[in-house]
Amino acid sequence: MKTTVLIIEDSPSMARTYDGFLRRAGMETVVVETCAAGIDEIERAEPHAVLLDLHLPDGSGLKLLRWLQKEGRDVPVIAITANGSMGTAVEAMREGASDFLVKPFSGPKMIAALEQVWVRTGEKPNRSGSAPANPATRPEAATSSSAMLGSSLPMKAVQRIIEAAAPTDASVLITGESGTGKELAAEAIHQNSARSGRPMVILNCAAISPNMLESEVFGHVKGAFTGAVADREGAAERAHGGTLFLDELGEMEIGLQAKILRLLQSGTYMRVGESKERRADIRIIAATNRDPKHAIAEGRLREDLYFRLNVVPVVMPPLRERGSDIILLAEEFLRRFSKETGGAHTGFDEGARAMLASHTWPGNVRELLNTVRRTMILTATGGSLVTAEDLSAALRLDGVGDPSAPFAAPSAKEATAVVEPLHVIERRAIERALAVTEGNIQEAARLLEINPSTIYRKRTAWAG
Ligand SMILES: Nc1ncnc2c1ncn2[C@@H]1O[C@H](COP(=O)(O)OP(=O)(O)OP(=O)(O)O)[C@@H](O)[C@H]1O
Repeated sequence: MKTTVLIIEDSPSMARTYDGFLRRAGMETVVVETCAAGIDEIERAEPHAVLLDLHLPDGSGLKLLRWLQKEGRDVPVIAITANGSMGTAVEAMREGASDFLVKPFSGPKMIAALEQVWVRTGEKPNRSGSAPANPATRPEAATSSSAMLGSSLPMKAVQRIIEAAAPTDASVLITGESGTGKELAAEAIHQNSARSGRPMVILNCAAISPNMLESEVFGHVKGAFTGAVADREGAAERAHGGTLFLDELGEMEIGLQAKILRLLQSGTYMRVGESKERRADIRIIAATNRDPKHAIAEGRLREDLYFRLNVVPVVMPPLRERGSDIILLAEEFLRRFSKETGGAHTGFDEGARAMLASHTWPGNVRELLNTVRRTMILTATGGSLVTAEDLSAALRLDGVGDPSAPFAAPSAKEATAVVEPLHVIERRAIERALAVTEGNIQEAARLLEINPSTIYRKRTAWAG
């Protein structure tokens, strides 16, 4: 049986183009124009993959993705989105798409994306007359986001977005809780861009006093303010040809935000105390751990700057939503720090694994990294396998100013803080099982020892 790809695309000329790419690569195709017809064909033709345009006459392609999830069908879907609608692509990845392509794209890129999802899903459909995928066009070929570990569905989505956005010069806004890896994501974008030969200059807006921030960004001239004893270049100048990463953008004062907007729009700026206009060729990546919409509503973030930066939104998922990545990261950190602690530890025992998986990690990857490191230091002379007890001792030490506190009984306030309503625990357990099984409802239900229909029912209730 030949490989069959279902194309759901309402533009006849685009559909013909995709059809040509796939047939020349030796695949069978079925072409339909609407979501509804797509659902019929998935049931009838059982395709090996679906190419799904997200803008369809009978609604968004997201509808079809939700249907697939609801039915527990695991046919890989590659979402197709128009240039500039990266937000929709991100949403499609969250709704279960395996990958996405941004129009316009080449035939080899489309074939490479398909090959890639088949490699990931372990399916190798039989295909006659197909040219092997060109490795140079494969998504991984360009990536150095390997430093950003993770193979859970939400992290794969982030990695794909980074890979797609990196080679463009588009501004990127990275949001996510503290410690989720926003800076690491910015580095991955810079390293995968044509600007990687030039520096990425990092400015943490929260760490610099508001009255010095402008001079740090744009530089100053001698005498501009008390203490300005000589001309000084700013981050914008140092980042020329490269990337400027504005961390904690939400902390930047609103007046300075207007100047950043001008830099983005016209590539120009002025040093503090100077009226000469200077030019800088920089890409701006910004990050914030605040919700930008709230910050706008509260008047702390300029809406026009938000829209100008948010060309590519990257949302870093909290660690608690990354399923099996928690263990993967913990093991990597164990290897990383084993030299420092004399190589005494070889892994985590069963209890420690269960604990790593069930902790909610409010400090995200940073907290996990610190916990593993601290555990290794505290137990350097202990057994080779880290135990749950070792971990909990290190966790209790986390962020507690008074070293005697870890061993004190929890206060009434602390005790209620760790008790959660049952429905919250239930939802987290289901979401974690779905993350671990990469959205496979049957498998998640098996692990949870419940009926798959319970998961469907709960998810419908949450969506409503
Ligand atoms: N996916 C990952 N793989 C490996 N290491 C990671 C990953 N994500 C984060 N880290 C590590 O966790 C630590 C925190 O990451 P990072 O500083 O990028 O987070 P952040 O979101 O920018 O934090 P903050 O909001 O506090 O600035 C760093 O040491 C980073 O190297």
